[in-house]
Formats: sequence, structure tokens, C-alpha cells
Amino acid sequence: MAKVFDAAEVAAHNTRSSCWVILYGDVYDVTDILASHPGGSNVILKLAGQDATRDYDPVHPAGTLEENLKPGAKLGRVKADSVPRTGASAVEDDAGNLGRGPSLASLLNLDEIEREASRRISKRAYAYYYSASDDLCSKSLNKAVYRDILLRPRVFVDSTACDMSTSVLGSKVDVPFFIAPAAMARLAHPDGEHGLARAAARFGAMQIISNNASMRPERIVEGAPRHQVFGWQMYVQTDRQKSIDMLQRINAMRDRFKFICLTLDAPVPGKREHDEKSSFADGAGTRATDGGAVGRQLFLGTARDLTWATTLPWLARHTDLPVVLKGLQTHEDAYLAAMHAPQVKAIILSNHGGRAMDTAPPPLHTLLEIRKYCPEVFDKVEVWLDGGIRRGTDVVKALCLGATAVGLGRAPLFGLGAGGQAGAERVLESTCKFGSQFSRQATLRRTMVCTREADASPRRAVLEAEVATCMRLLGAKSISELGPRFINSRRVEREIYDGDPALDEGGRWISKARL
Ligand SMILES: Cc1cc2nc3c(=O)[nH]c(=O)nc-3n(C[C@H](O)[C@H](O)[C@H](O)COP(=O)(O)O)c2cc1C
Repeated sequence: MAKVFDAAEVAAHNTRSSCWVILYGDVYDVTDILASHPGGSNVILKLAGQDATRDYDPVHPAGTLEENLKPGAKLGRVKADSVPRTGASAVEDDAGNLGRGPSLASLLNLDEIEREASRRISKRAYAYYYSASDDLCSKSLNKAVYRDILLRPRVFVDSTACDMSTSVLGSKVDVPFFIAPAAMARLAHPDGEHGLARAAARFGAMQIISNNASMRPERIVEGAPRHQVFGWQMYVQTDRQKSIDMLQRINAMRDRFKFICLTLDAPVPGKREHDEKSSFADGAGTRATDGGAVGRQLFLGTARDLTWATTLPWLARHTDLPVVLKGLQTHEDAYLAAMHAPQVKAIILSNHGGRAMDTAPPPLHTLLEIRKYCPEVFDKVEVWLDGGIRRGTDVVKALCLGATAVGLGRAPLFGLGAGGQAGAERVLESTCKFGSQFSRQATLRRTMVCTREADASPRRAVLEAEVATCMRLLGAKSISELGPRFINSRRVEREIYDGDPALDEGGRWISKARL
């Protein structure tokens, strides 16, 4: 029989030398892990002697306790009625029951969904998701740059059918946008990354799962249709064995995970002040080094010593899955990545949603640079991109300029926050009339072809519908028809090429020689 403790007895163990916490009604002695906790000891100490479930649950995948605590650390159960009530748990808070808000159907675009999520999720979660580095320059430029590119619609084109299906790394997907890897989905809603996977399945969208997901990858992909495409994103850990163990788990699920996505743009986290501030408000971040902010906690343990010369060969020793490099921000690095084909099969132009280097260029600039200076990259690797996508027109512009697929980081998280899995579906949603039949269609791998009458209700339109509308208004029936003829990007190009340091006096690219 497990020993039963009174909460007052647990409360007495609230120091560095004897630190107990209550998790899910069990009492644990966590003194031994204070020194090695990846998020720093203060995060635990601020909860010492208390019920820590609310803080612990959304940021730790199931199994974390078992993997990290010695068997004797579980001391027994707590007497439920002795635990002081601290209000609703985070899980209850985040379950979308925070009073009545507008219906999901009335949220018409990604900005409205984000606004609704900001009302429903905890301040800490919103600050973590919203935050970006320093002055948020790259974050806002990511979005603004799409406004400076104009579309060139053609007329007298039959726009009855619109096929948004395409292929990524040889796998068919029903839409050209994907869920980018983003940590800690359960901070938004208990449906978490599994809810995102189910939403992606309804739309035949690819999903890349974060190294720092709040659920185990095995659980996230559970029950997914056979053809659903997943990638697993990796931050190589200083303790390489941890990364190797994880790669083995992903290799064992290769029927699900089609590639490893290696993120390169954030060897250290950017200075994300919204996230930092919320940790102070929370009573956590009392010192600059105590790991209070969510982002900073997650980065502890991330290796900073990755290089072209060493990391790709290391990776090849531990997986033969295709590699996708994420976080390329210059055409020089895109060119170098392409030299590592065929191990590297795709690159993701990304500045981490503005969360790493502030004033780094928007990925769209990098895409234009590649077109100008080293277009051969497109023949060697697929070029994907993410950051700042708010509208279907943004997706189409990136595709016209050569991107194979376009990622969404914050938007699906905010969808989850606004309404769990249904909210994430709303983000991806279509105007197509077949609504709930769609999941069956996606599962059966039929090409999605929206009919004209399906567009009748603008109230139902979010991203997928916006892409379809944009393609129809442009006069493009399928993704393969999209190309630079539909784009006027002169304004942006003038801005990035004038005085470009990569050009010699004759206007030729000289950086290949300097790689
Ligand atoms: C809350 C949050 C967590 C993220 N976590 C990761 C991560 O674990 N790994 C990663 O490669 N990128 C991560 N990213 C970056 C996204 O993959 C993506 O590059 C970025 O969010 C795209 O910009 P957007 O949010 O404007 O769509 C994260 C982004 C956010 C907003």
C-alpha cells in the first residue's frame, strides 16, 4: 500500500536540501534532480512542497518522470482533501472553457484566431508563443514583406477546379502548407501535438514535430492515416547520446516519419523579452540564469558546436532518413546545403519566426536571393519556407517564387488555443462544402478539388480556402501552374539587391568563391 501524506507534511520539504512536490496526486522527492534539471533548479524550487501539476503537466511529455527519477523517488500519495485549492488547474484553464467566446466559425482569419487564443490561454503560454527576439523586427518584416509583392492575375481562365495537392520529398500532400515544428503545444490546449496531427490529417497536410514537443512522438502519430506525412525536428543535444537515442526511436517509426529536420538557426535562443517578462510575473525568473522563461528553459542542453563538416556525417551514422535543414537565412548557406544533396533533400528558409537573430532577413528575401544568385539550388533540393504567413496570398506568392511548401509556426498553436483540435482545423480550414467528409477524402488520398459552389460561404474561409480563392483569381488550376509570371516582386528585389555586398562591381555574385 502506498504511504499517504498530508499536504502539510509535503509542504515542510521546500528547500534545496529536501525538495518534495506533488504531481498528479503522488508525492515525489525531487531533491536529487535539482542540479541536473534541464530547466534549472529554481523552476522546481519555486514549487517545492506544493502541488506542481499545473506547471509541470503542459511542458513535460508523458514518461518524463519515469525516465528521470530513481524508483525510490516516488514516496506515496497525498491526501486529496488536504491539498489547498489554488483555483482551476492549467489543464482546465486551457481547455477552452474560459467563458463563452465567439464561435470558431465566426473567426475569419488567422489574426482573429490569434486574438481569440490570447483570451483563452494562459498569459505565460501567450507570451511564449507570441514572443520574438529583441525588437521583433524580423517577426514583423516576415509578415510585412508579403505586402510588398504584388500578384498579377490573368483573366478568361476557367477557374472551376482548383487542385492544391502537391508533393514533398516524394510524398503526396493535399495542401502546400504544413505545420512547422513548434514546441509545447499543450501549453495552449491538452489536445497538444496529437490534436494538431489529427487536424493535419483532416486536410492532408504535413506536420513537423518539434524536438521539444509536449507529447511523446509515439503518442502524437498514434492513429494517423497511413499516408499522413510527418517529419521529426531535432536540436542536437550537448549530450549526444540523448539525440542518438531519440533518432533510434524515430528510425523505428520510419513508416510515419519521412525525414529528420535539423534546425540550425538557433544554437542559442534569441532574447525574447515577452517570454522573459512573463516568467517574472509568474514568480519564476528571479535571476538571469535561473531558466525561468519557457524558451530559455527549453534551450538548455542544446549543442552549439554544429558544423557543416562534422554534423551531417555524424547524423548519417545514426539515421538514413532524408535530412531537411531548417533555418537557412542566406543564399550562400542554401548553396552549401545543396552541395550536401542527396543526404540533404530539402531546406527550410526560416529565421525561426523572428525568434533567433533579430533583423535577420525575412525568408522571402532569401528565396529571392537564391533565385538570383544560385538558382541551381532548386534542382538539387526542395526549398521550403516559413515565417509570417497570415494569408492564402502569402502562401501562393512563396510558391510562385519557387518554394515547394510553406510552414505555419504560431498559427496552429493559436488555433489550438482558440478551440483545441477544432481550432487548429479552423486555421487550416476549407470553404469546401464537404466539410466533415473531408477527413475520409484525405484518408483515401483523393486529390482535393474544390468546386465553385463550395466557395459560396465566405464565413467559413481560412487558410486553405484563401489559397484556393487566390489561385482561382490568379487563373491557376494547380500548384504546378504557379510561377513567377504571376508575381511582381520588383519593389522587394530593389531593396535587397541595391548595394548587396555579395555582388562584385559587374553585379555578379562573388560569394561562391568565399564560401
Ligand atoms: C512557440 C514556438 C515554438 C517553436 N519551437 C520550435 C522548435 O521547437 N523547433 C524549431 O525548429 N522551430 C521552432 N519554432 C519556429 C517555427 O518552426 C517556425 O520557424 C516559425 O514559427 C515560423 O514563423 P510563424 O510563427 O510566423 O509562422 C517555434 C516557433 C514558435 C512560435
